[in-house]
Amino acid sequence: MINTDICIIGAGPVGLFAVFEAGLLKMRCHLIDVLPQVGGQLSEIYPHKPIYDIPGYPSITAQELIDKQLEQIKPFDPTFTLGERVEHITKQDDGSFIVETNDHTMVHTQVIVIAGGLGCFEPRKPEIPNLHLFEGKGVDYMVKDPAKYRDKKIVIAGGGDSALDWTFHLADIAQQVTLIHRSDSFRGAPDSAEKVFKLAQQGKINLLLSHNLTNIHGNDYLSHVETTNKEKEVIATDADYFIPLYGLTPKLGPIADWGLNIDKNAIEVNTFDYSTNIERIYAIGDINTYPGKLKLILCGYHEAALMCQSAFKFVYPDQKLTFKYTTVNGINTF
Ligand SMILES: Cc1cc2nc3c(=O)[nH]c(=O)nc-3n(C[C@H](O)[C@H](O)[C@H](O)COP(=O)(O)OP(=O)(O)OC[C@H]3O[C@@H](n4cnc5c(N)ncnc54)[C@H](O)[C@@H]3O)c2cc1C
Repeated sequence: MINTDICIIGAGPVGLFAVFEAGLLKMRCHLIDVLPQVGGQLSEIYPHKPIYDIPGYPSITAQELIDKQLEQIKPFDPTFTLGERVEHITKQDDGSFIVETNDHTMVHTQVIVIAGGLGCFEPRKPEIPNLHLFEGKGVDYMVKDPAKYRDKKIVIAGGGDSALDWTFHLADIAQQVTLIHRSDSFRGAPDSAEKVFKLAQQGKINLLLSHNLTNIHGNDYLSHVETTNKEKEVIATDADYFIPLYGLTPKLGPIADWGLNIDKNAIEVNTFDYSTNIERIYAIGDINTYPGKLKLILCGYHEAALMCQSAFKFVYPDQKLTFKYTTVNGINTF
């Protein structure tokens, strides 16, 4: 069991900044994110897009901002559980909570902060008949640990940045990589597409363009992926793993069932401290709603600061909180 003062659900920019604000008040944080990396929408949807409305940065790319935030919270030594979705929370007699993920990681925490943004990003799945039979038996919807694919036969499907980037990356690790795409051009960055075409010309990957995915087969475990080409010929490609990378759709997910007041897929909070209708549970960033709410990174940062001032009383019930500037006291770590 992991023990912490604040369990933050969602490691997007707002969850990460909450670690900083909590750290200043000597509250420890554990973050959980269903994605295999931190950064929320910024790292997952638009890592290379410049952002112009962060004070102090006339322009910064989304991934650079996340990297800077990680640097900023390093002194506070936060801990992370990545690639797992928070499913359940259970209130204890003393008011604290046990937070549990789909992989049964358990976190005991005094306060829960939901910084879940648009909710869980769920993978878009291809519509083929046998897919569900091989989930966890050769079918993966995201690449959590590339080492898993060492010396294996991999089939990737998709035409966006994820499919291109992982094809490129896994080509060096796997025994064989096949990329299947229904069109003959890619949606992803031209530079990545060019790299993939080059790998195919060099015979380092197998590129099946204008191929439709029709089914997957195996006995207990996946053995091959079936496609048809323009001429309607059926082609079977050997596969230890099939990774369809068709993008992600946001869903509020399990959070919707915890008894929180929800309005149009967002959690209602009061604007005094961003607390929810359940004591010791706060919601900050894109996932909350209140009159005048703006879904901006900047606004989430402000919410994180006020939330921490309020959460302090649950972590240190016997102490009086005195407000201090970082410039006066420096950043004292634990
Ligand atoms: C294309 C685009 C451009 C944008 N440009 C700007 C801009 O220029 N300036 C600006 O201020 N804003 C911009 N935004 C908005 C900005 O990205 C959001 O306001 C910001 O990401 C909100 O941060 P967050 O931390 O609240 O949520 P998110 O970034 O959405 O992160 C939430 C995290 O919570 C995780 N999560 C959710 N539920 C669970 C669960 N049950 N278990 C585990 N993990 C969970 C998710 O996986 C996700 O990683 C843009 C948005 C988009 C889509």
